[in-house]
Amino acid sequence: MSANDDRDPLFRYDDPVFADERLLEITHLPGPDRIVGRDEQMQRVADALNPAIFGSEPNHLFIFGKTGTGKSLISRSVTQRVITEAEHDDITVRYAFIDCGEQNTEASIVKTIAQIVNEPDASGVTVPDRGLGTGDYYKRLWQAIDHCTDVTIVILDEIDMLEDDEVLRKLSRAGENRRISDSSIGIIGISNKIDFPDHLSERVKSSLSRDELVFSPYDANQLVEILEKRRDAFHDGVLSDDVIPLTAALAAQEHGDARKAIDILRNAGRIAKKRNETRVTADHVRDAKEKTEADRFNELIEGSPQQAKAILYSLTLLTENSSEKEFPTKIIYNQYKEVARRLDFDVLSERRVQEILQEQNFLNVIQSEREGRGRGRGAHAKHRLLENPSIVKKVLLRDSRLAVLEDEA
Ligand SMILES: Nc1ncnc2c1ncn2[C@@H]1O[C@H](COP(=O)(O)OP(=O)(O)OP(=O)(O)O)[C@@H](O)[C@H]1O
Repeated sequence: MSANDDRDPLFRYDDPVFADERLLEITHLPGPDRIVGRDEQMQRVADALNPAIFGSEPNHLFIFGKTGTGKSLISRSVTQRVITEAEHDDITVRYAFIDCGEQNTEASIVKTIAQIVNEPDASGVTVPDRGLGTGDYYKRLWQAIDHCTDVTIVILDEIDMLEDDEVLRKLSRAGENRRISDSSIGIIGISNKIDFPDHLSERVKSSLSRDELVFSPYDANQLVEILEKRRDAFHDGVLSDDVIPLTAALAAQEHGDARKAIDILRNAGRIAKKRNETRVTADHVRDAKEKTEADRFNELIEGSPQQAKAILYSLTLLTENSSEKEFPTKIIYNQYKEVARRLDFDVLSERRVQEILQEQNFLNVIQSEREGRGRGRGAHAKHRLLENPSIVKKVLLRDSRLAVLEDEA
């Protein structure tokens, strides 16, 4: 009798495809031996953080680069190594990783850092989820930092999404202004907008001295190497020979994006598994690419109101039916009026449609440019979709209110 005979036959207990799927999770932090082609950047981050090993203040650092170029990975990996190294000398380094896309107000950022760093027994304070004003959260943060750490490293991912950059000034000046006395703070800001520092307020610009570092996209060979080092996520012999090169080539098409490469590989495995197949093939990879792009786009527009989806749908129709890629607000508005009527939606004003287009620009769903030069605002902007229209359409039609458009089409 096998060990599984007494298990409930309703469930599966073996996984014929994956040996360890967690290796392909985006939040998984791979060991240094699995990191490819980033030695120079790792050294630069290590140089900035080096003083922390001795309990001194690290240099602040801004990292720029397109999505999936390893900015978060290298920041977290080097910070982890700093923590381990500092422990040898009984120095306590802690780090808080904040996604400013999700938490963009000063109060929520300060609260989250305090909650991560704080140990109530050591600091004598608690950090409640709600009920305190920003000033009180700062006070508790300073207490937590002083009593629980020697150095706190704050990693602010998507730093360009910050509602107000005052938090940068306060964190970077905390020692100088004697908010904290026994401890120090280092900031790593991550962004895919290289012009982000130009948008900082003058107060922050002058107070936050920092190093800057740019991560370039990977080439297809580097992506192959990154994926090869995660091959053990699958059982031996499951991946056909062409799977990794094809995945890398597809992910390198726009820019060499390791996040996309890993997502496609994982989705290919999941698709094979769902179809009860024990080998992952090129066909699975092609289907996985489409699924990955649709999921990503879905993430971007998930919280958008249905009116915004109707506007995007209008831009998609225009893109599909024309050799042009960019359309002025006015043309999109005319198309939108027709779509809104078909959907039985109230028709918004042109001004409101323009505002929604601007918001979608901010979410990186579309790109808006003024006629002439520069990022676009106002009535004279032109807008274009940043994703393949067939994928956008598919995702938009997942919304039950918009699905009727498919039947009509
Ligand atoms: N050099 C590398 N070696 C191994 N894996 C990598 C490398 N660069 C990135 N990855 C993997 O690719 C995925 C995306 O990386 P990461 O999140 O660091 O990118 P990012 O530049 O911060 O992107 P985003 O701007 O979208 O947050 C992660 O799973 C990460 O482990």
